[in-house]
Amino acid sequence: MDTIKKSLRHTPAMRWLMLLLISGLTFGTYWFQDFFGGLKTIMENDMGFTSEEFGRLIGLTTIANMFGMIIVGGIILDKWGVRMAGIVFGGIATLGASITALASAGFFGEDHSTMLNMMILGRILFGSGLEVVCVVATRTAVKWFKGYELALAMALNMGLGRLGSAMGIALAPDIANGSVPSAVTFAATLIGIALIMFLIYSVFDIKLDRQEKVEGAEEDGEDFKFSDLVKLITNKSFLFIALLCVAFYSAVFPFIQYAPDILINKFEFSILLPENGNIELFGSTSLGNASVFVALYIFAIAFAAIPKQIKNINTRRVYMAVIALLFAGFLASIWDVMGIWLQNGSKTAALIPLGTIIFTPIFGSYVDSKGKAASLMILGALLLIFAHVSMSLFNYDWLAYLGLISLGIAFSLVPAAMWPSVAKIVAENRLGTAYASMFTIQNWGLGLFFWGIGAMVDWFNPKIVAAKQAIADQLHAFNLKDNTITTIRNGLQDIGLASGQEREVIQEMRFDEISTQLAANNSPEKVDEVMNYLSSLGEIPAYDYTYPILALVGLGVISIYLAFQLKKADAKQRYGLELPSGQTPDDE
Ligand SMILES: NCCCC[C@H](N)C(=O)NCC(=O)O
Repeated sequence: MDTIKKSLRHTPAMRWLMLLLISGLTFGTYWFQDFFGGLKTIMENDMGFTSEEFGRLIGLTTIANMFGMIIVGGIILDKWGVRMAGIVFGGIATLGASITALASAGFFGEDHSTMLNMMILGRILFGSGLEVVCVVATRTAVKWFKGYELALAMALNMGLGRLGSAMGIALAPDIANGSVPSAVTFAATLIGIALIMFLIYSVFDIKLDRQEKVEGAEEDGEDFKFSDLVKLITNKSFLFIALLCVAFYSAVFPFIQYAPDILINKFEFSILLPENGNIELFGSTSLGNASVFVALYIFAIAFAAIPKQIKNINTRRVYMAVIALLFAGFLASIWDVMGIWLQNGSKTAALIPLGTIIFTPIFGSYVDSKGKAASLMILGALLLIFAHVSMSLFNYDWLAYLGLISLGIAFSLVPAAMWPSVAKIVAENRLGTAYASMFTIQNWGLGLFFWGIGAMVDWFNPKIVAAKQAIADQLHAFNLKDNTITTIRNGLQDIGLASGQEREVIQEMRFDEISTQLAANNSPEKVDEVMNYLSSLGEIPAYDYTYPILALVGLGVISIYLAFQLKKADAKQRYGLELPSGQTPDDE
């Protein structure tokens, strides 16, 4: 007993400190993965990106993982342990993020193709580290928390990842303030800070390894084996759940990346927040807006993950009542601002990953106690179809909100049912191989749809793409800082009078009205500001997203088919996916 007390991980404060140090990588990499979603419009206006180029940048992030990086990372993780794997893959992600940031600032050259290609190179490197780093964080949590609050630690770590996604999407436009490199540099710095936190963690990890050797404890880990892979893919239930993972996540992650742009173009949500939509903290609106997300994360964890730790029912009730009161007070204090946020593209889109922080642990508990995992995956696929149909075929704001809520629930439901089901289908010593192969094929789907949606937007909107580019090019040629509103007005009129595709789209511009309003708007100095202003007047036409989102409906239909097949296969193979945790069909 004395020996156990001496090990670092047996001290609660130490465990939570370690979780904080390692979760930085989850938070930072999820932020960097998703924050470009909030910048798409600025990237088009300021850097001349097309939607296809935006999609290529995001899609190619997955390429190393498509070709086995997760498997290689898993083998390295098994051989070198969490410390070395975290430093190496965290280092690769940091290097990649830094190259992307430098490229966006024109460090490697200011012409469009150099910037784009170097940003892509950076993202490929970043993507090479991304998935392995997430596995490292999970494994490290297991190392410190096994026998203690492991489920809570995992929920907090995963929740911090989702918080990173949400904050990245929501705050990137505030941080960029019309200049993409600022937001990219900020996101890259976050991963750099996370890597430093992981280096600090490594010192404690060395100490723990020394102490645990004394105790004779061993790190658990399942090596990747190709022989296991062959056995897995001949198992029908595994095959269906792996394909469901590809189809489902390909309909969710890429959608989230484009969600701000969809809300802006299709439902006329705002690109930037008006002044009264910001929350100020210590004189900074970015800090103030960020604090709302941190507070929502804390409430989500307080509602969904902490109550399970309170054994006494009365204490739990009092705890829930106090949290509910505090939450009501918090909501009341930000009510007006929330109304404005729910009309803003990136702030609203960010609520999808944020919502999962509260719903995933709740659905997880349901699956544990009641089972029905296969049926819940069918329900999740149905909600996915409803979400995408409501946002592709219809144009009502209220339906879009309902669609977003359905998507948030599906995005909580399916992971909560899917990942524990894999553990029922696959023997424990093959779980590492199972997750690595599932994430590998998942990256094929993600790469295809990240890129494909952008390509489809350009494909279905050729005139709008041409018109937007003509206006942005003209505004860039003006050098706005030294220019007068009259020059802008004349320039815009020139485009309006031009022949070609763009003329058909922008010939209706109300030039005099625009110039008067721009002048009243303190003569904006940035192309992005003028473009946003023209968009808000309805002068710049919006992309039609109907077909790109309909492609995601197709993925929903495939998901529902696979979920039914999974349920059928499970009934034959008797893994007990419909039963509560710990029960098998033989117990009945
Ligand atoms: N945006 C981070 C990429 C990690 C994704 C990972 N392959 C995954 O699917 N995790 C499960 C989840 O529900 O996020």
